Amino acid sequence: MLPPTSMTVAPAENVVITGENGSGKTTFLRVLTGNLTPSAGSITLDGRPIDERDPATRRVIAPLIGPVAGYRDLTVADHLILIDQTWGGDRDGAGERIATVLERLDIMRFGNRFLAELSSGQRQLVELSMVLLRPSALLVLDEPEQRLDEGRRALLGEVLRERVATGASVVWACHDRALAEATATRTVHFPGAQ
Ligand SMILES: Nc1ncnc2c1ncn2[C@@H]1O[C@H](COP(=O)(O)OP(=O)(O)OP(=O)(O)O)[C@@H](O)[C@H]1O
Repeated sequence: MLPPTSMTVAPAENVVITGENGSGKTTFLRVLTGNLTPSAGSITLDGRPIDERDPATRRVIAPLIGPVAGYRDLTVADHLILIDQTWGGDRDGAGERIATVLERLDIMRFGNRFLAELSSGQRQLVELSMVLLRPSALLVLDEPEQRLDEGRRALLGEVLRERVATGASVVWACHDRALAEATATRTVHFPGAQ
């Protein structure tokens, strides 16, 4: 399901994976986050094996791959508080951290909505806010531009560039060539459907 792949990601890299449908991008990202064990080869994080069940892996890598499960009767802000506190945020600062990420994605007005009350693009932005809020050194995103309009895609590019400017890295699959070219520090192309 994966073409032969060898890659090292350094701090402050923004690596975009491109390739046609079925070329193995999602599979690669799942291997990268320790969600899927490769049948051959290995993947390490600072020299240690990657395993999503290992808290050391999860402290570093924040994935957004596939749909995020949510609670029917929790608002967007409730979900974000849950994530913030799970990742050890101090209670007093939670409101400000959550407001910062919601404002950056221009979705402050959705804080009091339930997830089911969002359009698909709005939900995508909310799911992005969830992964951005969480502390991480490596963001792994599967086609985060999907369902976003042109303006929001540009905003996504800016947000990812800002994240990389802090020294964090991003590895993401993207079908939007212009966005990839405007955002990536490196592009890796998967050759064809597997
Ligand atoms: N759960 C699965 N079981 C069996 N085969 C799978 C599974 N998920 C993906 N595949 C196969 O693995 C190959 C790579 O799929 P993958 O989802 O990684 O592609 P992709 O590059 O992310 O595609 P897309 O651009 O459509 O999202 C494809 O041939 C696909 O059919």
